[in-house]
Amino acid sequence: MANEVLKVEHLEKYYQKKHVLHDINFSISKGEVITLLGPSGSGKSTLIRCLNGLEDFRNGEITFENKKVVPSEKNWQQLRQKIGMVFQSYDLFPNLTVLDNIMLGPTKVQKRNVEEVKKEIDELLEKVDLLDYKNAYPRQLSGGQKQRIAIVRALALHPEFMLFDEVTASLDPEMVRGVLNIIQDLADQDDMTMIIVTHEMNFAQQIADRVLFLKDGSILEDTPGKKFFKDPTTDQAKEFLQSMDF
Ligand SMILES: Nc1ncnc2c1ncn2[C@@H]1O[C@H](COP(=O)(O)OP(=O)(O)OP(=O)(O)O)[C@@H](O)[C@H]1O
Repeated sequence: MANEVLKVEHLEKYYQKKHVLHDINFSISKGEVITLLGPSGSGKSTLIRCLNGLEDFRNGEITFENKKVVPSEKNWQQLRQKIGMVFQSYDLFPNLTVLDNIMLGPTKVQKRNVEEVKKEIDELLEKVDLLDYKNAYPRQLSGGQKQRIAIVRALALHPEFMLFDEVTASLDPEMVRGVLNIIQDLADQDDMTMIIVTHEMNFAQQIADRVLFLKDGSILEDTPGKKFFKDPTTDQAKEFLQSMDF
C-alpha cells in the first residue's frame, strides 16, 4: 500500500486463557482516518492498546513505519513517541498547571528547548481556545476542557499518528462537539493519520475514510466509510448500526 504507516498481520491477543483478538489484519496509510466500531466488549480498546505497545500480544506482527513493534524493547519506546494516544480519562496530573502538564513530555522526555516548546504550546492552546487556561489546574477545568488539553498534550509531542479511544464517552453532551471539532480539524487541516474508537455515529460517518467493524474480536468489515454507513455488508454491522439508532 502506498505510504503505509502501520500494518497489522495475523494479530492474536489473549488475556490469560481468554482469546480476545482473532487474526487481525489491516494497514493504514499516511493521512488516512479509520474509525474502529463495534459492540461493547468486541476488543476495540484492546486493539488500540496493542498498536501503541501498551499491551503485549501473543502471535502476529505489528509494523510501524516498517519497524516491528516489540513492546518490551528499548527501540520501540523511542518509536512510541511518534504515536499519540488520548483516552476516555484525561489522566492530567492534578498538581501541575495546564502548561506544565503539556510541557512534561516535550521537555523532559524529548529534551526539546523549553522556550520553543512554550511558544508552540501557546499556539496549540490558542487553536483549541484554551490559552486563557494555561496557568489553571485541571480541577478548574470542565471535562471537555480537560479532554482538549489531553489532546494538546499528545500533539505537543509531534506525533505522526494519533489513536483516540472513546475520548468523548465521559463528557456531558454539550462538551462533546468541541472535542470532536478538534479531531475533525486534525483530519482536515493537518492530514493526521488516525484511528478513532467512538460511539458517536454521526461523527464517525463524517470523518471516516474507512471503517473497521469488530465483533467478538474479529474484523468483520473493512469498508470505506461512505459504504459502511449506507450499505454495510454484514448483518452484524447492520444490527450494530440499528442498535446505535443509526
Ligand atoms: N485487562 C483485562 N483482563 C482480562 N480481560 C480483559 C481485560 N481488558 C479487556 N478484557 C476483555 O477483553 C474483551 C475486549 O475488551 P475491550 O475493552 O477491548 O472491548 P471494547 O470493544 O473496547 O469494549 P467497550 O466498547 O465496552 O469499551 C472483553 O471481553 C473484556 O472483558
